[in-house]
Parts: sequence; C-alpha cells; structure tokens
Amino acid sequence: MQAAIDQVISRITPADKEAVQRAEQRLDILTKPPGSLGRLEELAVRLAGISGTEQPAYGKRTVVVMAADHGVCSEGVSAFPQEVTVQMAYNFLGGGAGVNVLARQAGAEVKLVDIGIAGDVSHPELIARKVRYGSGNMAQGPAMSREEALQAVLAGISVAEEAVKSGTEIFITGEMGIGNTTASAAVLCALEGIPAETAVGRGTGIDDERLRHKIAVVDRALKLNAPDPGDGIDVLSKVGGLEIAGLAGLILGAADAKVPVVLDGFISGAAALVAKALAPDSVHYMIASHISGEQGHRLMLERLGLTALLDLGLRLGEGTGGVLCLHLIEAASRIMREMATFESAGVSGAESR
Ligand SMILES: O=C(O)c1ccc[n+]([C@@H]2O[C@H](COP(=O)([O-])O)[C@@H](O)[C@H]2O)c1
Ligand SMILES: Cc1cc2nc[nH]c2cc1C
Repeated sequence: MQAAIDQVISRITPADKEAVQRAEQRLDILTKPPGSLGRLEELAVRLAGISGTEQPAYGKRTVVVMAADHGVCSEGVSAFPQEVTVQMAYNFLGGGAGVNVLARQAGAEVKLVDIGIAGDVSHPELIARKVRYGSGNMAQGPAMSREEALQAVLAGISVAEEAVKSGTEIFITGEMGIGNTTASAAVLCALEGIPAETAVGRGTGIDDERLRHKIAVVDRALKLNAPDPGDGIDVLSKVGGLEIAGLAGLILGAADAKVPVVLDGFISGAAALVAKALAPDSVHYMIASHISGEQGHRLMLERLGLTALLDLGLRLGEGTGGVLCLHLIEAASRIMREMATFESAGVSGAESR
C-alpha cells in the first residue's frame, strides 16, 4: 500500500509557471484598472497554475463527504452523541443536509463515502470504503494501525481517480464525524508542534469546562502516542481519523490529476496538512475556501501557506464553505474567458504619469 501511495506522490508536480504568467498578462489587458478585481485575480492566477490554462472552464464539480467515527468520543469531547454520524449519513443520502442544499445551488454533486462509520449504512448511492467501525480512542492508544491509515489514504486516492474518470473537474472536500475536531486538533499539534490549547476549539459547541477537558484529552493523546512529526502516516494512525486520512488521499489524488481541490474547514485543513507532509507540492492544487469559526483554523491555513476567500463564521463542515466558494471560482474563470480586452472593446489604457 505504501508503494502505491508513493507512486502517486512521485507524480505530483508544482503548478504550471507558464500558465501563471499567461494569466497575469491576460489580467493586465482586460478592461479594468490593474489589480482592481483584487483577490479574484489571485484566484484566477492560481486556477491557471493548477489547470495549465489561463482560461479554464470547470464542468462537473464533486463534493466528497468522507464520514467516520472516533473512539475518542467516549472521553466526552463533543456536544453531540456519536450516533449522529450514522444518522447524518442518511440525511446526506436523502439530500437534506446543509451541503446538499448549497451543492444544488452551486451545481455540484455530493458523494458520501463511508470510510469508518461506527454503524452500518446501506444505500445504493453510498460509496462503501469502510476501513473499520470507527477509530480507536487516541487517549488510550493509537487511533488505528499504520496499515489502516494507509488503506484509508489509498481509498481516498481511488475515490479521486474514479471521480476524475467520470468527469470531475473540481473537488470539494467534505466530512462528517462526531469527535473529528478533536482528532484534527491533535493532527495540527503533532505535525506543527503547536500546544493543544492553541489548536483545540469548541467543535459542535462545547462549554468552557468541556473545552478544558478536550484540551487535556488531546494533550494526553499526544504524550501517550508520541506521533512522529516527520511522518504523516504515523500522525494519522496515532492521533488522526479515518475521514482525515481519506481526505488526505483525495487531495493527493486531485493533485496527481491536476484538478483543483477546494478545502472546506478545520477537518479538511488537517487532511491538507497531512497531504502537505506527504507531498509538499500538493499545496499548489489546494484552494482555501473559508476561514472556519473553529479556533486553530487560522493557524492551520497559515501553516499551509493559504489565504481563505470567505470569512462567514461557518463551522458546520460537510463541505459547505467549499461549495459556497464555487461561485467565486466560477466568477474568476468567467472573467478570464468572457471579459473584453482594452483592444477588443476599444477602451483607452491608463495614461502614463
Ligand atoms: O469544518 C469545520 O471547521 C467544523 C468545525 C466544527 C465542527 N464541524 C463538524 O462538527 C463535527 C465535529 O465536531 P465535534 O464537536 O463533534 O468534534 C463534524 O461532523 C464536523 O463536520 C466542522
Ligand atoms: C446535526 C449535525 C450536523 C453536522 N454536519 C456536520 N457535522 C455535524 C454535526 C451535527 C451535530
């Protein structure tokens, strides 16, 4: 399994520098004062680098919602009970979750992957890739074995490969898993050497007392398991989660296919940090959609070297912020394809002063 992942990693290259240059040049001849479309221009340049063309057009958009459970829930780290994960799985499949609504509006398809839900889910639309029934309790031992972490990463890669084969041109990372902000905070601490109190937030909405307890749980898990910060798979297996591993694989698969991957919130950010640890150039293919209300996400994006496009105080997960960002991606790509140039519209350029 390691060899198959290494093969994918070896194919991931930086963004296309020439397409970046062509995009910058095109932005300067469009009918607007230079730089006046602000961050939309930066987005257009990044998309050019990813897609290898300064005038990209994106058709099929796929939100991949990886769902899994977390043994650490038994420590009382979430405001909600674990069974919500399986219940929400059916909500996604029925089209009633927040991300389903926003995806319909943005013309995106939602795919639910069972990568480690603690219960059984059966539905014709489900992508069944269960590695195990929930992770182990990281406060008492490793979350999973190294083999299970590799299997989950590989599952994410194969989901990406299959979606690209069926026409996906943009990915959005989504997830569902009660307890997964604890695992994501632990991954952030382990990879970036950050203290638990900086990385841990309120997740689904815990009070001050539970927050102090959650920080102590993450501290204990890190001390007990001593994950190796130089080894992304070790971090995943000791203090990660199955959906975090699956999303890390999805990001690697997207980067391998040179398809933009829009990151949602805190959990997607943890997966992105793992992908970066495994393949530093994968960051070139990531678009940070929004800054989550979850404490620690800002720092996470800083460590990824990415700037979020939206700041709406979202903290739902599922891919909701990522899907909202599709409207901006569509805007940036249409500007590059449809906006007139000074020459084509007969508009005078700036006077040199
Ligand atoms: O995306 C985010 O930034 C985000 C922030 C807080 C919570 N969530 C969602 O809430 C769940 C995890 O919260 P918790 O408190 O159970 O760890 C999980 O299903 C996530 O999708 C997501
Ligand atoms: C209801 C509910 C929906 C969610 N969607 C993502 N995380 C969630 C957590 C809860 C509790």
